[in-house]
Amino acid sequence: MPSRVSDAIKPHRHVLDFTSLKELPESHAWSSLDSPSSNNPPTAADSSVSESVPLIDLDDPKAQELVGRACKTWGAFQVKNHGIETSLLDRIESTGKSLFSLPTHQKLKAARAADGVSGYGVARISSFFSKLMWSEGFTILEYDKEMHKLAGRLMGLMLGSLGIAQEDVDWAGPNKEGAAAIQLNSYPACPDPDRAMGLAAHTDSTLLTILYQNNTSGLQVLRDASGWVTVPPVPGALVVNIGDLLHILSNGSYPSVLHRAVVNRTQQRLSVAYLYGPPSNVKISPLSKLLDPTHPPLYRPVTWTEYLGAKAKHFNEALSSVRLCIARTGLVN
Ligand SMILES: C=C1C[C@]23C[C@@]1(O)CC[C@H]2[C@@]12CCC[C@@](C)(C(=O)O1)[C@H]2[C@@H]3C(=O)O
Ligand SMILES: O=C(O)CCC(=O)C(=O)O
Ligand SMILES: [Fe+2]
Repeated sequence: MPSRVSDAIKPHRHVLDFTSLKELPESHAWSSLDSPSSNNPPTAADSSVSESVPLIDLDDPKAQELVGRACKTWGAFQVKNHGIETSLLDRIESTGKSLFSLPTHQKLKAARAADGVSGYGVARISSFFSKLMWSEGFTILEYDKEMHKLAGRLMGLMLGSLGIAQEDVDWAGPNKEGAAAIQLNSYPACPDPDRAMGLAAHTDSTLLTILYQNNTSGLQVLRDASGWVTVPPVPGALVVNIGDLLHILSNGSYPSVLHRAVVNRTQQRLSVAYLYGPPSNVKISPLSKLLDPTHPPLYRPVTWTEYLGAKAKHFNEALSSVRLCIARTGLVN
């Protein structure tokens, strides 16, 4: 077992053997000075908010309307009666736990290549920050039938709430192939949680993300009027986040949600994100039915792959990087 911090950090990949540390290494200690202003670490004041993201019963006849309202006002909601068996979620959780509890040298055998998408490592967004995050992750490119079905159903509700039939969007109809990645996140118990950041504030590049969190809270979403709001784990429920591609598709009506994960002193937290996007060759642009002379398109067409490139370059400015400027004389890019 490593006795010093320098032994615990694998220098080439910044991967930490978290279990061996009794105090927070400087490399992982966040302060408002070394984080971008919108990414300040959690403060005690943030958790005093009483409002919570909506919990929607997908069997409710009003589900579509409730989803539409939640997309407009929160950019996130939780769903129950979603059709995913609890046993599948339990299996994902225990597989995740076993993977993360492997010795570091074994996990590193599956290390994500510098330019790769899948594999084990620190959060991809780490390069945008001078401090490291208190988490580790596995990204798996996988098509899972059950989650794919739920993602398609949620897309149908979201499009329906915008007045658009799912069948009218070529690539989004039933039985069409969306693309997806699964991200397993582990946030080990942390000796100094107030100075550490599990996963820094970001939006997902997806259409939507379906997140399973174990019974330990840590996910927070930013709500303008209330600041950071904790999304409490609800047994059996799944969290749905609006991603940047739905923001573009809805021409900004359904804004992507800024969210982050904070850590705690006593319990490991595990989350599994199902990151759902369009087929890779499809250009996403504002839906034509939502446009008219008073509502011009705000974003240029972009594929998911192109957008991930923009995200890797501009991080949280990626959306602005594909935004069209509206000049007095018309639209210019
Ligand atoms: C499909 C993807 C979305 C993602 C980048 C990735 O290629 C695989 C990992 C995803 C993830 C999960 C944690 C947060 C996030 C910002 C990151 O760094 O990796 C997202 C990426 C994203 O949505 O941009
Ligand atoms: O762990 C969490 O609650 C958030 C994970 C997340 O935002 C992601 O994987 O994109
Ligand atoms: Fe996320």
